Amino acid sequence: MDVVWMLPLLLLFPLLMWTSSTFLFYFKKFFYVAWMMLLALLGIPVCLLKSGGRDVENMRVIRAMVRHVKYFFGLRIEVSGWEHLQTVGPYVIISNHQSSLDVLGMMEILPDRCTTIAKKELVYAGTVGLICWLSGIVFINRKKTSDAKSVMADAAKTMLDQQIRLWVFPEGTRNQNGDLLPFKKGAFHLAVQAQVPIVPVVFSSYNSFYLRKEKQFNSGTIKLKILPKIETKGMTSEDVSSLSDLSHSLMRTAFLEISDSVPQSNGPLKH
Ligand SMILES: CCCCCCCC/C=C\CCCCCCCC(=O)SCCNC(=O)CCNC(=O)[C@H](O)C(C)(C)COP(=O)(O)OP(=O)(O)OC[C@H]1O[C@@H](n2cnc3c(N)ncnc32)[C@H](O)[C@@H]1OP(=O)(O)O
Ligand SMILES: CCCCCCCC/C=C\CCCCCCCC(=O)OC[C@@H](O)COP(=O)(O)O
Repeated sequence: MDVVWMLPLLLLFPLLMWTSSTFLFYFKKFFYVAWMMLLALLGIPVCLLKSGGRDVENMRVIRAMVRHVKYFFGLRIEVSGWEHLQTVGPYVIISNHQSSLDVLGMMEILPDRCTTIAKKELVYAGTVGLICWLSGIVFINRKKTSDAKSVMADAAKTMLDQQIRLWVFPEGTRNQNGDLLPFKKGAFHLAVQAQVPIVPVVFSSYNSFYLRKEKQFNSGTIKLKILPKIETKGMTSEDVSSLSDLSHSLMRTAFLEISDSVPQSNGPLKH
């Protein structure tokens, strides 16, 4: 073929490759949301038949229905530290939060009678919002700290009365900057008020397979590391800051240890 014709083709090829991986990124994300919406639609009547309304036991339905979703995206989930979840009674799980994909890892390890704290906007997410409500998810308004605090104080009582475990994302928002954000205090006040242990859980960085800015969503491995519980018996609100600092440093160490330390899009990992 004429060299003159080769040139535009050579230029077109990377463009096509780029658009196809960008296309795949959006397609996979769209599929993820659509599939979860559909699963929730199917799960809602199951929840209603099983428990007739809002009940933490409905989390079992979500857990069972979400487990296969990882296979669509070629994601492997490797869990370590299972033994640290074998604690009797209520506790607070804290974990880092990178993306809505965290739900896949959560559902791999979610203990019985465990629900989560989420931003109130999630309740409006159609069928997903409804099944979250049915599963006892505690919704907070992050813009009104005083409201959020009183909802969480109620949650501390409910945890003890109904033997419920709560999963909180102490970063308070999604974050994929290759490190952990500073922690908000709510999770630690909650554990101290209820005098229950904290079980830290760390998700490895998704930057090896999922890059939001670069529009990359490939297959990959998520490592989930469950850390030993931290007791809070005898602690008071005075101890909350040091408890938060201790949890942050333990989790940050684990995060850097289990994440591939390839240079990240938002700057290199700080060791
Ligand atoms: C069939 C299948 C279908 C499939 C369907 C799939 C379904 C999926 C199912 C299930 C998975 C669900 C997954 C959901 C994921 C959602 C994740 C999210 O939404 S993450 C965002 C929301 N979560 C948080 O924000 C929590 C963490 N945040 C906190 O705990 C904050 O602390 C908060 C909101 C309570 C307050 O935030 P501040 O921004 O005001 O910051 P601060 O510094 O923490 O607090 C200010 C002062 O108030 C005190 N304070 C905080 N909490 C307190 C408390 N409870 N009592 C007393 N003082 C408290 C603090 O000590 C601080 O005071 P001093 O600076 O220390 O003097
Ligand atoms: C305004 C509507 C809320 C958005 C919901 C979009 C539709 C979700 C439908 C299917 C996705 C599957 C389950 C997702 C559940 C997890 C939701 C989530 O991860 O919320 C993000 C929130 O943690 C942090 O939000 P910001 O980063 O502070 O913003």
